[in-house]
Amino acid sequence: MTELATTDQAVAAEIAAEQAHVDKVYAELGKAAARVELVHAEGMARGQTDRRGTGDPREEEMAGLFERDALVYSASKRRASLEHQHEGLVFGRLDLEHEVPDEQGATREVRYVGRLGVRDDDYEPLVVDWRAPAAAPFYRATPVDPQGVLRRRVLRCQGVQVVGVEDDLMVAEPPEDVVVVGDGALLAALTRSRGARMRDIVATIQHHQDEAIRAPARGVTEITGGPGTGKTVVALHRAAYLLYSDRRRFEGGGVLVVGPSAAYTAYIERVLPSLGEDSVVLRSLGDVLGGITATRLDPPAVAATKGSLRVRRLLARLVREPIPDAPLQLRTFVAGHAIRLDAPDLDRARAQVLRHHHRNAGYDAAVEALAQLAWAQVEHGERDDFLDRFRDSGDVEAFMRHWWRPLDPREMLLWLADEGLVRRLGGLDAGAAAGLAASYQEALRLGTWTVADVALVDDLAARLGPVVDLPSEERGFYEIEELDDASQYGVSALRVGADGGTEATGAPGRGQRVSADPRERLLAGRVGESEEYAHVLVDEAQDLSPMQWRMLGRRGRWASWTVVGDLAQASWDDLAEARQAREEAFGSAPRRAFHMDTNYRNAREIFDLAARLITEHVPDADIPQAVRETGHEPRDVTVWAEETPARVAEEVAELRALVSGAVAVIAPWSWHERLAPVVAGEQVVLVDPLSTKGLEYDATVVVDPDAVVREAPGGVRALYVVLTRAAHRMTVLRPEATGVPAAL
Ligand SMILES: Nc1ncnc2c1ncn2[C@@H]1O[C@H](COP(=O)(O)OP(=O)(O)OP(=O)(O)O)[C@@H](O)[C@H]1O
Repeated sequence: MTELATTDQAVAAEIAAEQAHVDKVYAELGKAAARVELVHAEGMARGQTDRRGTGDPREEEMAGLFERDALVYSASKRRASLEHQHEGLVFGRLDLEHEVPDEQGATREVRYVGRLGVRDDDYEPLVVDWRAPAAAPFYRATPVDPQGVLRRRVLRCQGVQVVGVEDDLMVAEPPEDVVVVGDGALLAALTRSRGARMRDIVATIQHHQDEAIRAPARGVTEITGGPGTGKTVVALHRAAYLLYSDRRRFEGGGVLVVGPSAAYTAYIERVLPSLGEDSVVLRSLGDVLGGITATRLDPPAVAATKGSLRVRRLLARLVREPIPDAPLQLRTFVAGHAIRLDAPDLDRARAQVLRHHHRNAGYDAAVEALAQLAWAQVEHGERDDFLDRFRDSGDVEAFMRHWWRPLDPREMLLWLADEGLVRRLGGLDAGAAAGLAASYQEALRLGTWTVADVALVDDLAARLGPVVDLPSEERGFYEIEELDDASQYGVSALRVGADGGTEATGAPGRGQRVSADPRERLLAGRVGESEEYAHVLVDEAQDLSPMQWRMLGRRGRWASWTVVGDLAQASWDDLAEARQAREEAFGSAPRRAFHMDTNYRNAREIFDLAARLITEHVPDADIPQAVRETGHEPRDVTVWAEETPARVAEEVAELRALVSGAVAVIAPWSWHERLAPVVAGEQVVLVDPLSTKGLEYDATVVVDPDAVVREAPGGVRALYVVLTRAAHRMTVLRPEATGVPAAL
């Protein structure tokens, strides 16, 4: 018999032994699903018994059984989704040697580790949840510090089938019955194709990653490291760990995960469900605030204006502005006296109210301020009687409905389409003011918001207070009369909504229909209130603008934080200002930092090219060690500009033949129209540089690196991001007309 055959046989025997255990686990889950119905019914009956207070001696026993089966039942429900992803429920095994024998006198123990914990009828663990303390040695044991582990084994499963095992030995001289097979699980995991979605790494979490995952919840946990070092995946496992370790606090209080783009949230969305957690809220920066969803990006200069704290001063002044189409004068008769309040009076009243009230909460105070000003004109007769009559006046109420109507923060932001107003508000230089106004003219043309707008809407929402409809019973004869005559105040677009409430100018009803009118689309639905969370996890944190930090700060006032980033990949330029806003968001909470220094994504050959580029421009960049070599250098080719689309098609075809999994063509926007027709097919995507943040592919074709540097925010750092997306193969195409960047 050949040595190989012997090895094959040995592997087959090991797989068969593991299969027997895995079968037992699934059988237990199957039994539980049937049994739980029964136990549930008994549990209900027990609840009734409890209420009668009979003190049935079997109750405690029943409770234990019920809780166990309820757990196993929820596990069995998750089984379907786990199988669907072809990821095994059981993925690890530890063979331990204890110094102290157990009750039966045994020193050896076999412990299985899985995505969730399962026990048998005797309450003996068949599988330990990967987050339980008993599973920690699976991630922490090393040959230097084996923690009682003889052998760590990773089981590779497809659904219920064990298809392979990979062992790591922790002791130099294992007992004879401890067979060792495979080349190590990590390398096997890194070599396989990536696909379009991120997978969990629960079977191969490394020691230093485990430390970050299991770090205490309190305060701020920062995870830094270069590209591909597992920051994102570690942070997601940490979220799963926190939910496990203190479910009441984190499931009840909520965990918010924020990433840069919708593509990013789609990319990571499977990781937590595959770990059995589906209560986490995933949001991109463009949809943190309910009622507004943005994917469009501003040109870099405008994004810089909108993201900077300078814009706060402008917004603070904006909320004090009169409504552009509001009446400029109140003329009426109260108690037989002619009252006339002109623009300066109205301005004074508004300023006075806003000193003490959010604008949307200031209606009553505003009536009061006007009443006082009106009384100052009269000063004759019974004061209290006059004030009462003023408050009850139909004319005043009709006036108020235009002059102090509830304001939607999105509507207010659109006022900035008026460049004159932006300049008057001050705080920006002429170029920035023009850029800001132009961006809202563009929004009104397209009917879509930009990602940077969301933080501004959130800021205005906090300043304005929630939009509260005026109570419908207050709408009466006078309002209808005044609505007929609204033109006297220059009010053109006020109207009564389908639900009877008076709506903001141009806003559609609550039906959320998609309107053909861009302005209506911008104002569709309602802006949600800021929700608070118990834990906020921020990925690609280096890219957040100060205004975005403030937006997240409002959601994490009482939260603990996990913050993930790499400064060398930043596209936000004013890092000092961002750091200040970030510190304000965290407050005085204690900090703890973890640094990741191994690149698990890129083949060394690919990462070397990217590292050369970034160290030339950012000498102190955080450069990790790539662990894997493929022997294939990235291709770096100069092509004629007009031939580029055809060359892209060829390169894609070649890469698809070489790798299985996802291929991306990463090109600046200026190329997309020309490339779209040639980039087609399953598992091939055309993406712009910014949208690749946080993502990875099996292979990439990078088009026109010079244009990436020129056009993308962050310049050379954006190119560094682009060059570190490929796991296995990469081709760089440089259209001739653009020249060659010296750094590559
Ligand atoms: N212990 C591990 N076992 C298997 N795969 C791993 C491990 N750690 C990281 N990886 C893989 O390495 C790749 C990169 O991880 P991830 O995207 O989390 O890195 P990152 O540091 O967030 O990268 P970037 O900053 O470039 O966005 C992913 O495919 C991830 O699954």
